[in-house]
Amino acid sequence: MNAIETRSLTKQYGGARGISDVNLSVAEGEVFGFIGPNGAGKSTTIRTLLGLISPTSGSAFIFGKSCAEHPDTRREVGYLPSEVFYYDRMRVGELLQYSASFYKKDCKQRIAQLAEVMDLDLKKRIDDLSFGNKKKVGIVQGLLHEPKLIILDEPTSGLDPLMQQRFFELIAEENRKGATVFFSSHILSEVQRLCDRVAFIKDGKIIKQEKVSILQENSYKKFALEAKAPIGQNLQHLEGVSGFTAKDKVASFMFKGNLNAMMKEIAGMELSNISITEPDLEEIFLHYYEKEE
Ligand SMILES: Nc1ncnc2c1ncn2[C@@H]1O[C@H](COP(=O)(O)OP(=O)(O)OP(=O)(O)O)[C@@H](O)[C@H]1O
Repeated sequence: MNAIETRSLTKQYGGARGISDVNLSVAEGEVFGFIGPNGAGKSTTIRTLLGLISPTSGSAFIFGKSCAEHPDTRREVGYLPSEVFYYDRMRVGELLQYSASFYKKDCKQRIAQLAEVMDLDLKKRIDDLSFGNKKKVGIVQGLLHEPKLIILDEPTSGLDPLMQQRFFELIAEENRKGATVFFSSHILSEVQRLCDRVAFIKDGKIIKQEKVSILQENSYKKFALEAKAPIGQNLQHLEGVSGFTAKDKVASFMFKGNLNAMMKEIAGMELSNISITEPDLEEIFLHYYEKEE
């Protein structure tokens, strides 16, 4: 059974596009990245999964149950929204106990553990907390009931690098214990670090789904050349070359295709330097987006 499945999921806000025909399936135990620029439709997809909004058409399932028909499935889900709002007068501990009461489970020990890992003072009033500390409250709130599915919407904004690291370790540990993770972000490096698979969304549509390892291995290599004489445009016309830029004796481009053909071409040049590197997800992502423009 998949932890998440959407079939032709579509949401229109009045006449305006939210998401269109989104098909996703996330296996139990997977860490799945959901990547797209602002306004692409990430939050809309998540809010539909949580049953917070109804789709215009199509359907969404969590652990095989329809999100629209079984709102109680929410109990299996830990959700960290991109922005958190609280009743400011409450103390952190009180708020978290109040959240825990929703799950009819004793979460005291778990709250204490999570607060320690995230370095969060349970005695403080919410309105005395910084943005980053409020975010930590959201993290503890999302994880306190040991959910089987963790849905994260831009989870690290506002956290300093040390806290981001702790947060990633926490999520990786939950995943090792069996939780499925759905991780929405526009920061590619963090998705690359944590996720098994990734879906790219643009203008409300999924444009690509791929294993992170395959994206990195089977995809484009990044070439940077420095020659002893000015580099012409010949390489640009080879099959598989994209993003070619050449200025005097220096050239760079992305390449996907027959590496031997490329090396033969380069062998004819008098080089002073060469580097062939794996592009990071950011570059791969930009490439997909360029192609779709
Ligand atoms: N309540 C709403 N009413 C009208 N349009 C909306 C509403 N919520 C979202 N939209 C529109 O739906 C589209 C998708 O927005 P959504 O918030 O899902 O994107 P996102 O990928 O989460 O972006 P961000 O990273 O900025 O949060 C956008 O064009 C947005 O303007």
